[in-house]
Amino acid sequence: MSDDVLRLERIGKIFNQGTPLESTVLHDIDLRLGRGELTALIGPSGSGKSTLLNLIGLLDVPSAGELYLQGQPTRDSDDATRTHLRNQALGFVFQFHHLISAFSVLENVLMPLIIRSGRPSTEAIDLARGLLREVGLEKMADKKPTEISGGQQQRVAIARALITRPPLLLADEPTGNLDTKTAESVFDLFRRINSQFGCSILVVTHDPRLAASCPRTVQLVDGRIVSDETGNLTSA
Ligand SMILES: Nc1ncnc2c1ncn2[C@@H]1O[C@H](COP(=O)(O)OP(=O)(O)OP(=O)(O)O)[C@@H](O)[C@H]1O
Repeated sequence: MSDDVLRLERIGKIFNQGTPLESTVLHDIDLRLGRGELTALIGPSGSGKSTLLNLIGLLDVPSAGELYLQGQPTRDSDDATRTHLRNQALGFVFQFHHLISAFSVLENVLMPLIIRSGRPSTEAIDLARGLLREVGLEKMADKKPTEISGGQQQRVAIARALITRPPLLLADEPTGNLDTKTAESVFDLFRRINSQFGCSILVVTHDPRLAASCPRTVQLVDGRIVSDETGNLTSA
């Protein structure tokens, strides 16, 4: 049994199949992500990055190929199985982090556990506080999202994504609306989380500098992987 957290085999995605608007957006994608890997996914606008991330996040179904999450094939699984796998194996961080403004920072971090099992346990609250400490926001626990900066909000979203201890964290343009310095600090946080928690992270970014700071970079062009490089750490 392999130690890959994710394995894609000849994944294809066709939108509007069988209609005059049919378009093939992903072709024969083969990709493996090992446990604890930090990988940047880059490529021009329209190259298929979000489409691929949606498939990996089990938010959409491939038109061809098979996608294994934690060794489990997913293509033909039913909705309940996909939801269970998604909740158990994946964490999500998006550019727009959708924090709930009526709730405190701490409550937002706890939200995935509240949705899963209702009122959070003392252990869950301790875990959330610990994660807020990790992302440098221990003192902000009782504030509302509107009372903290954009970079801090993104850190809350990262803590929220980690509360279920997912083996794979998916991030789609998580620094897209942040200034350069804040974006770098969010990437620093990904690197630290990656080494500390050992979760695999796949992050879509348009920023080549940020991508170059990841140990592995996969590049998509026109729906195909055109390069997959490891060990490309720069001192930038
Ligand atoms: N639901 C859909 N129906 C039809 N075409 C789609 C759909 N979603 C995406 N596409 C098309 O698929 C292609 C890839 O889009 P995608 O959003 O995956 O690219 P991207 O690399 O994430 O781009 P960006 O960097 O601009 O976000 C585009 O041509 C897009 O128009």
